[in-house]
Amino acid sequence: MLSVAEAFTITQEHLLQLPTETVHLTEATGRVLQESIQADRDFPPFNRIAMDGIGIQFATYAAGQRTFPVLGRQFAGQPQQTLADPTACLEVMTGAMLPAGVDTIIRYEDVTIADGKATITISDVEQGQHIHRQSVDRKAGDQLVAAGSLLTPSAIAVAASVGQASVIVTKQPRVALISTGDELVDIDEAPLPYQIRRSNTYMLRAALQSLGITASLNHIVDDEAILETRLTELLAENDVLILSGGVSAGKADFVPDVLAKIGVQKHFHQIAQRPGKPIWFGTTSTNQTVFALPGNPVSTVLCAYRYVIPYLRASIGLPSELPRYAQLAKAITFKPTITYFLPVRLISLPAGRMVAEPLPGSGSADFANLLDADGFMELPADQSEFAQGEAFRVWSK
Ligand SMILES: Nc1nc2c(c(=O)[nH]1)N[C@H]1C(S)=C(S)[C@@H](COP(=O)(O)OP(=O)(O)OC[C@H]3O[C@@H](n4cnc5c(N)ncnc54)[C@H](O)[C@@H]3O)O[C@H]1N2
Ligand code: MOO
Ligand SMILES: [Mg+2]
Repeated sequence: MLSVAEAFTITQEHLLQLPTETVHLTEATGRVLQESIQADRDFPPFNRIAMDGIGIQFATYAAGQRTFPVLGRQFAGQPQQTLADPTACLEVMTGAMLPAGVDTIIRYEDVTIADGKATITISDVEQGQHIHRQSVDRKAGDQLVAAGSLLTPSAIAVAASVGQASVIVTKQPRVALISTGDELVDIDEAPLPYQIRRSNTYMLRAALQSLGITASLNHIVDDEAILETRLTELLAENDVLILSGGVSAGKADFVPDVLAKIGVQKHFHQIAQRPGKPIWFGTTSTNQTVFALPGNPVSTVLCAYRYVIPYLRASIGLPSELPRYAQLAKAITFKPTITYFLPVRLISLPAGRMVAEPLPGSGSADFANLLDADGFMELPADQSEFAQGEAFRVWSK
């Protein structure tokens, strides 16, 4: 059976090829930029006052003068003024242009102003202080944000400042979430004694929201013909189908056969892991992807964290998340030679260590157990005794 690493590699070898689209900057947060953003002007575009106070000519101060008649005020948003008399000063405001004839700013806190005169009360004035010089940050024409960058709030600020009202970004994939199973009713329905409410597709929808992807919610009963019709329809309208349930050995587990029948090429079915062993993955000749996840809710969560979300992140062009490791807070034994994804609660110790408290729960249907967990620790297949203090990778959303 395929190992976790092999299966992961196969998924990453079949990423979506997504087109680009133009979106307004207010809708672009968290998207991946597909053009380069240049500085249209210098940063800052003029010598900019950095502190509210007075502006003087340093030579006058250096010659010993400490009291300066105030000739006027230079506000932000006004054209540049001129200090006509080098022995006088102008009051200047943060964000204003540096007046001609001024080369040094003294903060209001460091002067007293009375009878139209400002007297400097500090002794360590430096020439050029509190001036944010034109172009020191970036020059006109410089690349500010490279194609392929994530549009963080800071990148949005830079794009706004150069007048980029809209940006070209990777188009989000169209994703359909599909629960399968006759036992499932929707969340606003009262289940009969042999039914349960569906939760997996709601979990998946919530998890995908963190990538800015809004996925549709769908349900299909355990009927081969209906499954075939509905999956064909959903495939025509989506880039990715994520199914839950119907992939194991039961007599109503029709999903793998139906997917093959409608032309989805299988890349794997089953991974040597617990939970989530019966996961199925395939693609179409028209660059669509199908993840069919095992129905047990803990399996669905694990498969989402370990395969589906990294797949979608990479397809959108987001950098993969930095690996996180933690040390087992207590020893664990797991005999089968498959990877065990152990639910854990993470505790960050003052010494800078991250420890993982095992929360095995009562199996892959015990999804209430995940309320207390921060993620899954990946315990390798070739080991069966895991000592307290041993470090392993942890997967979470
Ligand atoms: N003979 C075998 N039986 C099973 C095997 C096996 O290898 N041999 N594998 C087990 C494992 S591991 C898992 S995981 C499950 C996978 O089952 P399916 O993917 O076929 O899913 P279903 O049979 O449809 O349902 C399983 C379980 O999950 C509940 N479920 C399904 N969908 C939802 C949903 N949207 N929300 C909440 N709960 C859901 C469903 O009611 C079942 O209880 O198979 C084992 N069996
Ligand atoms: O894949 Mo199953 O999750 O072990 O119940
Ligand atoms: Mg089943």
